[in-house]
Amino acid sequence: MGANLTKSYASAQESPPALRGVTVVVQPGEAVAVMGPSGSGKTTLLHLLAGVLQPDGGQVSLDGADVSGASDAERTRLRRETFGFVFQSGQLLPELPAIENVALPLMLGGTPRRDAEDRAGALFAPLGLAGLERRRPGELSGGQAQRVAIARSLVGQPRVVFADEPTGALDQRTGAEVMQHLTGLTHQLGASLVLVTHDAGVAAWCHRTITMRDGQIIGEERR
Ligand SMILES: Nc1ncnc2c1ncn2[C@@H]1O[C@H](COP(=O)(O)OP(=O)(O)OP(=O)(O)O)[C@@H](O)[C@H]1O
Repeated sequence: MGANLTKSYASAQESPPALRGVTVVVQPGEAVAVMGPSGSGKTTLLHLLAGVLQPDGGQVSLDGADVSGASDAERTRLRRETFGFVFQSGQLLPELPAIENVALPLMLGGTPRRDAEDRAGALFAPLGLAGLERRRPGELSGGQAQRVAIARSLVGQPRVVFADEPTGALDQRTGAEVMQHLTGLTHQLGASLVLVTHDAGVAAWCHRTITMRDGQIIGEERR
């Protein structure tokens, strides 16, 4: 989905480029982990693939369509309708019950509340969240809250889910549970997963791990 990507930040022109020619192909349904030391360019790569940032050179494409050449409005639409996002923590709205947090992206896209909540509710059981629909985020454990965030990332049936350190705030066992759900459900729904992590145990849940260093890919491992 990304070919020969380069990126420097305008505010850091004297520093080496954040990305120096990175090519990543992600298959439908495939889960890819991106690892590497701090500052190696992992988040920059994720943001380019997700259309959050524009590359200086190279191309991002999805099924042959050029994402990086699309207008701002088109990239915003892609991010809303074609991509899902999971972050480390703090992504749920504290005043809304879990089910409304999950339904929100659909409602913002114009789906009536009832349909949106029906589709949201269908994700609770597969994520081990049955019965927690009316709880607010503050009444959930960290692992439960991340599974609600996963449900929210998947409710719009995205083609690709981007996850930046999704287990970074969790202990190892809870993180493994969250990864089991994240990889299991994205695969089942036919979505690809691109995940940034520092944790080899987390990466091991993915089909493939890409290792970055100094803005380049220096290794790749398939499972
Ligand atoms: N907004 C920005 N402005 C200027 N430089 C940036 C910006 N974001 C990242 N960089 C620089 O780009 C390089 C790559 O950063 P990036 O955040 O992609 O690395 P990373 O591998 O995700 O790091 P970490 O594991 O610490 O999150 C680093 O040298 C970083 O300092």
